[in-house]
Amino acid sequence: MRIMNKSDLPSLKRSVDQGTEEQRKSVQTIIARVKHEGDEAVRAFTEQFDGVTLEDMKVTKEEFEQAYQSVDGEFVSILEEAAANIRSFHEKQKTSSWFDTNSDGTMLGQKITPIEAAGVYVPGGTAAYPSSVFMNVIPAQVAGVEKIAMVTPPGKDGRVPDGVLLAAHILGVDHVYKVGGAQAVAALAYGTETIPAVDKITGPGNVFVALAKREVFGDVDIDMIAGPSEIAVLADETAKAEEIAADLLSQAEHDARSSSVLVTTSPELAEDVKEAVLQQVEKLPRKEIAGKSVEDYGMIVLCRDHEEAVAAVNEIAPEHLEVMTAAPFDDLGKIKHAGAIFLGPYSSEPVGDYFAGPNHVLPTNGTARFSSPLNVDDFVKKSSIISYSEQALKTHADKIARFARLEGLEGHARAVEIRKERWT
Ligand SMILES: NC(=O)c1ccc[n+]([C@@H]2O[C@H](COP(=O)([O-])OP(=O)(O)OC[C@H]3O[C@@H](n4cnc5c(N)ncnc54)[C@H](O)[C@@H]3O)[C@@H](O)[C@H]2O)c1
Ligand SMILES: N[C@H](CO)Cc1c[nH]c[nH+]1
Ligand SMILES: [Zn+2]
Repeated sequence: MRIMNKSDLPSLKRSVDQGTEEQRKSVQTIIARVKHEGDEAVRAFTEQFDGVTLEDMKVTKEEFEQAYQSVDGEFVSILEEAAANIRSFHEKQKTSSWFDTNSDGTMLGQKITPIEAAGVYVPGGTAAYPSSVFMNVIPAQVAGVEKIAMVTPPGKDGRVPDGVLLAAHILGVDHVYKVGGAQAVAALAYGTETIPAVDKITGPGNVFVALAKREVFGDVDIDMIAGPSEIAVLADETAKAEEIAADLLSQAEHDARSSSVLVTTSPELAEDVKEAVLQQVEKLPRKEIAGKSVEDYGMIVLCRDHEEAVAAVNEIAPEHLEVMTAAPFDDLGKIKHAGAIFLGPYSSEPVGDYFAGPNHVLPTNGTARFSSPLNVDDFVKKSSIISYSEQALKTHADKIARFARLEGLEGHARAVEIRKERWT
């Protein structure tokens, strides 16, 4: 872990992986073929990239049942409790339609309508997290989305990991397709004989998934292009070095490109955390990933005073921020940019990844400056409602027509003025 000053921060800026020219071309070809050839292309690409010949693309009832049987009842109830917490948090995010009637009889409003169909991408391999199934599906369900389809690559054995199926089963999602990569994104965007077209695609994935989401954006909506996980810890001498080190490693373990940063004014704490990270990393089963990540992206920003430390956090705009200071709630008002803020020594980041309720799909790469966690609003859209009364049009028709002529739009002016015939 490198110790550095706040002035070194700009040199750490990372950008989202844009892929190579070759990868972009390959994704464009995959999308075009799936769009025109449907299931046949999906099967061909699954054979080529996943080494699996798909018989049934859709997960069967028996496969769900098998996944359910594979785990013990206690684990099922942990998942159910986590799902209930996540649901209850997202219920609070719901907004309602509103309608206002003015004294002249005009009614203006905003009507909220859930999107009709959402598609969730669940990555394969070691990143096939059941928790991410919850975090993508629950806000959609709370928003009122009626059709939810899930895609996820098949393992070498042609199966979807039990944990992912179990999470889908707990939420009542039974449209799960064993397809991954750009072909899955294309199938969700344009529909095939088997996979239904959706209006919005959410969920993380590798570079092929990210490039495909960028390509189809516009034809459908997408959530965001998620980068590798990040954590920043703002701590003073009251914090425990071992706990900070464990939390930094919790995100370093996700990916070789994950970023873990301690921001502090205490040189003693900096040295202790550095030491603790080196000791703890040795004991992590995913040491290969964690070890690399800590060397490459684990760092400590040593600040002159608390004000500079808060400014450093705002400059980083981390996906996750832990505040482990003497008075974390006093710092909350000063934090402007962070995807999720964990306050106090008991709010370790994994509490939020799995259980507390807030969403763990969060803005990365500094995008917390302008974007928010995945939430219920991502699955609804708003229509403006305008019902002008006769009295209102009488009062304002000339102003509107004049505004239209100022823009050179005579047709607009006349559309309003023709109604004056009703009262002349
Ligand atoms: N930010 C987050 O919250 C978060 C969470 C989980 C996972 N992730 C990311 O998801 C990714 C998971 O990656 P993964 O690869 O294990 O699973 P994945 O599901 O993202 O991708 C697997 C698919 O990629 C396609 N593919 C593989 N090689 C290809 C090639 N040469 N050309 C075209 N397509 C190809 C295959 O079709 C395969 O189905 C990681 O990058 C991880 O960091 C991020
Ligand atoms: N921390 C990850 C993204 O921020 C989410 C996750 C899933 N499982 C464990 N963690
Ligand atoms: Zn995590």
